[in-house]
This record gives sequence, C-alpha cells and structure tokens, in this order.
Amino acid sequence: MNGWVADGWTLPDEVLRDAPTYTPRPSEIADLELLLSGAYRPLTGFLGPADLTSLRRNGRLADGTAWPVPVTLEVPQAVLRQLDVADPGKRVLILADLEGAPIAALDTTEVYPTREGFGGAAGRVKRLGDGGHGAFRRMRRTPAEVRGTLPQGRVLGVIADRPLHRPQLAQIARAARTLAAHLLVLVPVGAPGADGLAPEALVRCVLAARDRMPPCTIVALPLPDQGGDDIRAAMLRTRVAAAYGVTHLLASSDSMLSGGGLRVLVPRELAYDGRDGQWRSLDDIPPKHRRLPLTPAEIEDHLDRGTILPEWHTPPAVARELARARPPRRQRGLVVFFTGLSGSGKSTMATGVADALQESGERTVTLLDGDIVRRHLSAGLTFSAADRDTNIKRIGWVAAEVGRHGGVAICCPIAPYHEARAAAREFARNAGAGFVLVHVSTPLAECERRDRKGLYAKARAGLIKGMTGIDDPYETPTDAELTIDTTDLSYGEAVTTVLRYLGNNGWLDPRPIP
Ligand SMILES: Nc1ncnc2c1ncn2[C@@H]1O[C@H](COP(=O)(O)OS(=O)(=O)O)[C@@H](OP(=O)(O)O)[C@H]1O
Ligand SMILES: Nc1ncnc2c1ncn2[C@@H]1O[C@H](COP(=O)(O)OP(=O)(O)O)[C@@H](O)[C@H]1O
Repeated sequence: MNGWVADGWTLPDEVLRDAPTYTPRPSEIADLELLLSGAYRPLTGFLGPADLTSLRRNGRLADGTAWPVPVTLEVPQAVLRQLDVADPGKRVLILADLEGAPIAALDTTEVYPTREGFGGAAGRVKRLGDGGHGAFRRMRRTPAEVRGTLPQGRVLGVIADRPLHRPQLAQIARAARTLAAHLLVLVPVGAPGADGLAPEALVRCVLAARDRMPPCTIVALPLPDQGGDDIRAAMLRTRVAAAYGVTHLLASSDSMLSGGGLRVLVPRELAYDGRDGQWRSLDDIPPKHRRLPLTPAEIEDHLDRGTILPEWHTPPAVARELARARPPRRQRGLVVFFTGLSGSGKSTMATGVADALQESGERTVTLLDGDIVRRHLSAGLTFSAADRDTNIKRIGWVAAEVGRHGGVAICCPIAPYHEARAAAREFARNAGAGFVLVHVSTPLAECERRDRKGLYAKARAGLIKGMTGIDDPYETPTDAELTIDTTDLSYGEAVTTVLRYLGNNGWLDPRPIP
C-alpha cells in the first residue's frame, strides 16, 4: 500500500494554482469521497500497479493488508502529460466534481498504462474545499463523526439499498432487540438504485420508515456499485460498515461475508401472519394464514400500475414516498427511441406517434427528429463515428431530461451504434424515465428503393462517403422492445403498432388506440 499520512502533506498555493484539473467518472468520485472520509481506511489514495498486481493475485495489497476491490483512477493521457511524477511540485492533480468545483488534490506518485488514450494515476488524496453540497449533504457524515455519536456497545448495521418495507423493518427490529444494539442505517447514494430510484428518493423512503424503527442513526454514503462481482462488493460494504462502527451487519443478500472485524447476520425469512397482523418466521405460520413478502418485481408492478402498496406490506408513509418517486407508467416520463437505416420509416412513425399523443392530450411530447437535431442541438457535427456518438448522447441526454419531468420524448436518429444507444437508455433510467427502443428494421434494399433523399444513389456512385448501410456500419439492436419492418406496412399500421405497444405496457391509456 502507498502508506502515507495524508495529514502531514501541505500544498503550497502556487502548486495548487498551477496544477491541472480533472473531473473523474461518477464511480471514481464515489471512491474518492469514501477515501477522503476515511470509510476506506487504511487506504488513503488511489492504488498503483504493485497493489493492483498483488490484489489480483491474492486479494491483498502489496503490504499484505486484505482488501476486496481495486480502487483506481483513470485519467486521459492529455492530462497525465501535464504531470511530472518525479517532481513533488509538478505532480499534483486537482480532482473536481461534475460541476468543476475542486474536491481533492491527488499527489500523483505513479502513473501506469490502462487503455488507449488513458492511464492510471495513483497516490494519496487530500480534501480541498468544504466537502461539497447537494441534497441530503448533512447526512453524508464521516465514519469518525458517526462513531463519535454512537452509544457504547453493539451497533447493528443495515445497508438500505432499497426502501424498507414491513418485512425488512420486522427483521431489523428483531435483530436490534436480540442484540440490544443501537441501529445504524447506511443508505447508498452513489448512483440510482437497481430499481431506478433516485438517491434522494431512496433517502426520503428510508426516512419515511424512521418511526417504524428502533432509535437509529441514518447516514448517506456513496457506496459504489461494484458491478457483477457480488462477493467482492459485499466485502467492500462490510469493510465500510466496520469503519462506521458497525459490529453486526444485517445481511441483505446471501453473499455477505463476515470480515473486517464485524459479524454478518443472515436474518430469518419472515412472513405476514393473517391471524394477528404480525410478521414472524415463515415456519411458525400455518400456510393458509401466511403471506410472503412481495418480490421486487411485484412491488415494481404495483408502482407501474399505480395501485397503492398494501398496508400489510408497506407502511403508508413509505408507500406514499415510493409512489411519488415512481409514479404510474401513465404519468412517468418516457423516451421512445426509434433506430434504423435512413429511409426505414423512423421520422414518419415518430411524427405519427407524436401527433396521436398530442391529439389525446394525455402526455406532453417533445419530438427530437434526427435531421432537425442536426440543424440545432448537433449543428456542426459530421457523420464520423465519434460525432455520431456525440449526436446520440446529446439526444439521449435531452430526452432523459424531458423524461425526468414526466414528458414523453420521441427520438428518431439512425443511432447506428449499440454503445451510444445503451448510453441513451442509461440516461433515461438514471432520470427515472422509461425507455422503449423501437428498431425500424426495414431492410436496406427497401430503404434504397425508397431513397427519399437520393443519398443512397449518391453513396453508390461514390459521391458521398460513410453512408450508413453502404460503407458505414449499422449494429442491429439486440435489446429492442419492438421491431418493425415497414416494407409491407401502411403508415397507419406502423404507427398503431407502436401506440398499441405503449398502451399494452401501461405507458398510455389503451382505450383511444384503434
Ligand atoms: N453519411 C451518412 N450516413 C447516414 N445518414 C446521412 C449521412 N449523410 C447525411 N445523412 C442524413 O442524415 C440523417 C441521419 O442523421 P442522424 O443524426 O440520424 O445520424 S446518426 O444517428 O448520428 O448516425 C439521415 O436522415 P434520415 O434519413 O432521417 O435517417 C440522412 O438523411
Ligand atoms: N409503414 C411505413 N411507415 C413509415 N414510412 C413508410 C411506411 N411505408 C412507406 N414509408 C415511406 O418510407 C419513407 C420513410 O422515410 P422517413 O420516415 O423519413 O425515414 P427515416 O426517418 O428512417 O429516414 C417515407 O417516404 C414513407 O412515406
């Protein structure tokens, strides 16, 4: 481990003034915040090659300390070139938040190759500024602050990565009573949850359950989602919980492992006892009186349809918060994203769908047509791969903002690349909006026969280069909600197919659809 003491490090003003600034990715900012707060102790900075090699080999840092996951920072080469790791006055990198405000200084003692155009930067970090702002900032307390307020004795930790319903609340109450422990609820707020719930909404839902819990301390922290590697992610969460003073952690998944000085409790499966309205062990309730907790999919279904979550399962205050954060699909923001070759029928269908929605007056609609976007939002962009990506990301970003505020955004660019379409879907999800990808799969031969703008003829004649389908690729979607080939469809049939899909899936009132 790079074993420095961050406190003993002073930064002269001129070093700060001349240092380059870089905004890391959101997951790296989350790691940075946990490094700065001490939640990742004994780590005090981003790891370098020796630690990373050792970690891969045996799950330990180079000095033998067990540590579950790589904590790394990747920086564009253009930024790294401005640093000189051999010179303490020229190796400081200012790390800024998404708005560009400095959060920390990195004393870059090592750089190493990662992928084309980027490199890893390793070294200790030191907080700059006042720790930042943002919703529920006051709840983002450091481990030292929290430990200072906890009563003596056992501390039961709960990681509330989903809202707490009555089965979880019953498990928590039981465990706290059995252990005679103080309760510490850790709410991960690094990124939207698996269910697309915004971090602020998750905090509100947890606070809404507060009067159903024993006396407790609630802390928000940017616990990163470590992707598919569940065991390592669980180990990291256990480490962080231990840093906050947790002695016993209530497992939220089977993969939670004891370690880092605390014990993990796997709670008993509870069910609702219809005889007296209590939640107790499954085995203690005769089957005919037993109601199992709703699954996440069932909860999602209630929210999608707009039916109130039942009181036997969810405290009304939590149900209200959840319904506010995840309104029924008919009121929730939605991005309808058409993709397909030029001439496949995207604009025609998108306009038809937009007209129908406007006629019904049910939803507000923004149409982001490919050609129109390129005249305004994306003016000046070419048809190079990089510019096409930029174009699709801009469209996706604007569409997601429309969705965030409950509107329907209809987009119809070619969007030939999977990755950019996936980014648009992710933007929508993070904004709490739905996303429906419509692949207009009309084959090239038919698009070419139509050749509305004469572009295919020009491309075949070699007069224009990089025409999608001719000498530029179109990556066929594998994740489309709907695939429509308009070769043998009338205009009306094509539009109705989309409207029916939206109606059948709860996004629209299905009644007026022919
Ligand atoms: N080289 C090349 N390749 C593809 N398309 C071309 C090209 N040059 C111009 N056009 C015209 O631009 C429209 C596509 O723009 P998009 O913004 O939808 O393209 S992309 O999603 O960024 O790839 C597209 O409009 P649509 O026919 O509505 O799809 C074409 O008319
Ligand atoms: N079922 C259909 N849906 C949409 N367009 C159709 C259909 N049948 C024929 N077309 C014709 O195909 C062409 C599609 O053009 P356009 O909608 O601009 O495609 P894109 O936006 O994908 O380039 C139009 O001339 C349209 O009249």
